[in-house]
Amino acid sequence: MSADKRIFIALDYPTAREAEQLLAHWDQTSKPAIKVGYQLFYAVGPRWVAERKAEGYTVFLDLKLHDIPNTVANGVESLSGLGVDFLTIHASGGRAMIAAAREMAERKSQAGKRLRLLGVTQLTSTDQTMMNEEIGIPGTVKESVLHYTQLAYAAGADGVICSAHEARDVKAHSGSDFLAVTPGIRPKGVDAGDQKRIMTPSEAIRHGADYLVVGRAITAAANPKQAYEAIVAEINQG
Ligand SMILES: O=C(O)c1cc(=O)[nH]c(=O)n1[C@@H]1O[C@H](COP(=O)(O)O)[C@@H](O)[C@H]1O
Repeated sequence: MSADKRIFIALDYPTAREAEQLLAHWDQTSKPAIKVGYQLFYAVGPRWVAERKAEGYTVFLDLKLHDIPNTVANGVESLSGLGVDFLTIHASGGRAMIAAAREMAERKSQAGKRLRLLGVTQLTSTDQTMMNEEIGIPGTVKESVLHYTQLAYAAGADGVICSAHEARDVKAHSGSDFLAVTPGIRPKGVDAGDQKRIMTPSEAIRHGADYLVVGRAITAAANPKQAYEAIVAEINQG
């Protein structure tokens, strides 16, 4: 897979106009893969997302579903109609919830194409102290991520969201096609901000990440296209 196909730009913007301004840096033949999270989705709604799919973007919808199995399956039913490529659900929702999401995604597949489900494990803004003392999960972050990985894999998810620090072990504890998708990406010199488990783009790929999610390192850069291309070049060199 070419380096640019492995990067999802997190379009964390409050309006369609700002998201479209970012996308206008690319021409029609070199569209980047995009991630749409709460901020943009709640502001622009599903139609904007369906329009980007119709234009040919690879779209990762990051709505982190987490509820009883029936409710999550119903959410997947509605979202499947958008034709998006990936959707996040919380692995901590449990086996029945993940399995219900998978079953609905299969039922709603169109022309052999199914929405792929990524289980969120431990957020990249979580460190061990926070996980142990605030969330109340004992052990190391890696142990918890691998526990959720095995749960998500067995229940029918297509991959997990983890930090690059766990990507190699995630791959070793699941199937060869099971995806490790890693946010918390920080090129050298970029501020970590609220992220705790970070890695540079080339290190993340070396550690086994299939896809990188990159937000502010691109969207807050003075020249976002240049920042994106520097990440592509770093991956190609690394
Ligand atoms: O599900 C996600 O995409 C996600 C999971 C996670 O554990 N950590 C995480 O940062 N994200 C998302 O990845 C993006 C990271 O943004 P930056 O920190 O700006 O690169 C944001 O859109 C987050 O919502």
